Amino acid sequence: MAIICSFIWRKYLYNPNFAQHKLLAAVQTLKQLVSGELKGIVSLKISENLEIFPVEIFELADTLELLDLSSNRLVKLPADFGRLRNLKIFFCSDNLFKVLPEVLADCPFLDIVGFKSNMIEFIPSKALNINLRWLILTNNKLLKLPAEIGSCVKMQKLMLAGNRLRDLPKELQLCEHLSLLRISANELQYLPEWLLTMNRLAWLAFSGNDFNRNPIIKNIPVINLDELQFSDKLGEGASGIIYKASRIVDQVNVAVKIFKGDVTSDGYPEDEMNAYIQAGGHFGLVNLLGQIDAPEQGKRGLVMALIPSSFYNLGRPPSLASCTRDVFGDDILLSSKLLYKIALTIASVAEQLRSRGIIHGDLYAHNILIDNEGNTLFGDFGAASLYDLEDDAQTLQLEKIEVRAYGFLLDDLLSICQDSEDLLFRKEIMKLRDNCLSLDFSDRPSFNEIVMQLSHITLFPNINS
Ligand SMILES: Nc1ncnc2c1ncn2[C@@H]1O[C@H](COP(=O)(O)OP(=O)(O)OP(=O)(O)O)[C@@H](O)[C@H]1O
Repeated sequence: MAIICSFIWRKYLYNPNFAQHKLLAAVQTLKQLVSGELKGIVSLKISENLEIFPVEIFELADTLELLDLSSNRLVKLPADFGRLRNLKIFFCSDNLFKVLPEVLADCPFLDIVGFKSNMIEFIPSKALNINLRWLILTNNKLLKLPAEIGSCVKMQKLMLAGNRLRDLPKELQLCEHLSLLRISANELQYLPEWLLTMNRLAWLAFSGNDFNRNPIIKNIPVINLDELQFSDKLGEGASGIIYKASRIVDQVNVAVKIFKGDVTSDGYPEDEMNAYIQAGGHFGLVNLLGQIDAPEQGKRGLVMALIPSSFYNLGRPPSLASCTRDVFGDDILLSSKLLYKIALTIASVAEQLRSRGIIHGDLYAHNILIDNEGNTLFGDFGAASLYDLEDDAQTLQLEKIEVRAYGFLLDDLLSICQDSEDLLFRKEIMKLRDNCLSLDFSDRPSFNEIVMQLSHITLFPNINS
């Protein structure tokens, strides 16, 4: 059993084609742990309302690399936690911690730590393991981020949405590999200028702070719940549940997203609604038909066109190994023509968002749906933030940050496009990718320039055919 688990875990950790949720699906029991039957295991997940850290876990120290103690009632870790010397990943979400444990720094290989939805008010500077590359502290009560965050120079992904931060320490700039930052749903007074000059940042969410709290935008039709006939559940995201429904007046089938109301790892649902409404119509966006505003029933939502079943996700969310980069199954292969259509559509949507003062914040292949013709829909406004277009300097920097995310998308598209024809086209796209990813902001084109450059590529005969 232990050998099988060990094999499965390694397969998931090191094969970027496997998303993390598959890895985390296996749950073991305290009984199994205490009986010794888990000896040699690499990954352990126990969720049984534990109030005390089970000391038997130390017997797994020779092999244990992933420990998930989420959804328990823990308030502290043992002082000798560092005995888990092979631990790389520790999840402890939905517990009762008030302080981020200092002992996290004692595990020499620990680089992914998640304490989502605890009650953490304080991070002792010693708790920040300098190896961290992915830290999740979403939905806590943090008032302050210690200056020592700057020692975490390997940090790539920092999730701080849903706290009470009023400012950010300027030492965060020292985390020069920071690529993805979530600071939505806090109490920030302003967006620091230095943050927007961090040249590896590509995915940034900052909606719902004191400096940019926005009421719900109401310039689309309000549709009452009794105007719709609900049928199947179509899916569920972090922020809401999507149902299929039929408009009673004309029997047109639509999709309705009913928001759950809680803060997500990307921010508040109302900011997602606002960004989607503000985005307006575009052939690369799912058409928004109206909003549900039924506070007396505790329901807020959006009514959208129903996405045809011929569409599928272009990519899958990052794995534990890939951290900030999407992963792709072996089943997805693009022709140059499809690559071109996707790249142009997304650049065109991103340009429209920019012109309306929106940074999407999550420009990823896993948020893009395509069909076999290359028709492309860009979705998920969960991490989107609105900004003030009158602030020219900020507008420019925010666009350049999103352009870097677009550069990674081009890189992904190239990796799944093995067309050996159209080498000239491929070279052009590679050049565009490199400019979008440049660490020198001034090399990065604007989305408008990207659209123009791509439009010129249509001169190549094979692409237009
Ligand atoms: N307009 C639509 N038509 C048909 N199905 C939809 C529509 N919108 C969403 N869905 C379905 O609902 C699922 C959840 O969508 P949603 O946009 O809430 O979340 P997500 O972007 O997939 O996830 P998350 O927000 O957690 O990143 C989708 O994966 C899709 O299957």
